[in-house]
Order: sequence, then structure tokens, then C-alpha cells
Amino acid sequence: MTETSKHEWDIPATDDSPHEGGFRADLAITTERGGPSYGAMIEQVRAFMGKVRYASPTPELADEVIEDLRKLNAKLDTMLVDEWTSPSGTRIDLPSRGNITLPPYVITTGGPDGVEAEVTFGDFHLGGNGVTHGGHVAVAFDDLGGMASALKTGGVARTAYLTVNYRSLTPLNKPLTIRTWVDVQDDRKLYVKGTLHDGDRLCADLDSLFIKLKPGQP
Ligand SMILES: CCCCCCCCCC(=O)SCCNC(=O)CCNC(=O)[C@H](O)C(C)(C)COP(=O)(O)OP(=O)(O)OC[C@H]1O[C@@H](n2cnc3c(N)ncnc32)[C@H](O)[C@@H]1OP(=O)(O)O
Repeated sequence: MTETSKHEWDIPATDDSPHEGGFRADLAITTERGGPSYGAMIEQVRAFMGKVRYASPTPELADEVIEDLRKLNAKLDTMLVDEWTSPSGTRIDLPSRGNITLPPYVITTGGPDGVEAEVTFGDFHLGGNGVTHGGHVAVAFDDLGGMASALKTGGVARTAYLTVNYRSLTPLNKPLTIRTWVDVQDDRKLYVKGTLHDGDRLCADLDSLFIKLKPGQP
């Protein structure tokens, strides 16, 4: 178990499942973990998060929701696994690989030349005055910048810096086009650029550095 493990269900590395760096050397890719309804479950959670952003419940309704959530949390408590075997982040058949912490995107094209995806920020991602919070735009760029790095090098990389230039407002609940690509590779340093467009309109662009991890690097 690593020093930073916070959860009792974290498991130590074994010969069958070695920890080789901060991300596993062989990235888990699956379409089956969590079962056929996992994607629909994630969508319901996303819908709930969006409704919480806008809901103004009565005290009675808030108490009902708390009770329902306690029951749901207790159900999931019986099924917790470590991060390496969780479906979240590995389900390549689902938006954002089934990871609810990411804005939902669907990859259109991906390879060594870069990644293009359709991303839709939802009610949960509201910043203010009906448009997307800038932090969520940065999350999308971070994940897809990491993916462009991984597809370029065949290894995993961590973000060293991430500069997002917000050029115009980013709408909610509308499919947008996000692109990331390795502009320059200098050994382990990957200078990654990116753009986010609403149609022809540039909403934001990315200037970032990812560092390819060395074997065993956390
Ligand atoms: C398909 C699946 C896709 C999944 C995608 C998921 C993507 C998610 C990405 C993330 O969010 S990762 C989490 C956020 N990032 C971190 O927490 C990283 C924290 N920082 C570190 O762990 C280390 O600082 C880092 C790995 C980034 C670099 O440490 P290293 O020890 O590996 O590298 P080193 O410090 O020796 O620097 C290597 C080179 O990079 C340069 N460098 C490092 N950080 C820099 C920086 N911030 N700015 C400019 N240059 C930098 C450094 O000067 C040097 O240049 P030279 O080779 O020319 O000498």
C-alpha cells in the first residue's frame, strides 16, 4: 500500500498486478467492468449532480433525499474495490471512460497525431450566468492532454503545467469540439496544445507541458 492510500480497500501491489509508476504501465481498458448497466448508472449520477446544482428543496425533501442517499451509499459500500480494478476510468465504451469526475466526452478520433472529442458540459458544470465553470474546461483539457500524450508515446504522463486561455464563453448542454495534440516532443517533455470550439467559435485554448513518467515513478 502506498503512503498516500486513504482507503481501507486499497490493496498493495502483487506479482500479478504490479504498481509500475503513478499509473499502471499497462493501462486498464475494458468494456465489461461494472456490467452492462454501469453506463446508465453513471448517467443517473450525472443527472442527479446536475439537479442538485439547481434544486432548492424543502426541508422535508432534503431529509428524504438524505435518507435515499444514505441507502445508496450503504449499497455501494458493499462493492468498493481499489482504484486499479474499478470500472471508472477504464470503460472505453462509455463517455469519459465512465469517470464521473470528468466532463462527459466522446472520442471522435484518437492517435499519435492527437485526439478529437465531443464534450458536453452539463448543469453540474455551471459556473455563473448560464455558462461553464472554467475549472471544468481545464479538467477536460487535462484529461485529453494526458490522453494525447499517452497516444503519442505509448506511456503515461503527468501534467507539469496547464495554461488555459478562455477566449469566449463556453455554453452548457451543447456538444462542443475539443482537440488536443502533442505540438513538440523533447525526450520526456511533451508540449501539448489544445482547442475547444462551439462550432466555429473558439471558446478556449490550451498550452501545457506533460512529462512522460519513468518506470516506477509515482
Ligand atoms: C489514456 C488515459 C489517459 C489518462 C489521462 C489522465 C491525465 C491526467 C493528468 C494529470 O492530471 S496528472 C496530475 C497533475 N500533475 C501532477 O500531480 C504532477 C506533479 N509533479 C510531478 O509529479 C513532477 O514534478 C513531474 C512528474 C511533472 C516532473 O518530475 P520529474 O522528476 O519526472 O521530472 P524533472 O523534474 O526531472 O523534469 C523533467 C524535465 O521537465 C522540466 N519540467 C518539469 N516540470 C516543469 C514545469 N512545471 N515547467 C517547465 N518545465 C518543467 C524540467 O525542467 C526538466 O527539463 P530538462 O529535461 O530540460 O532538464
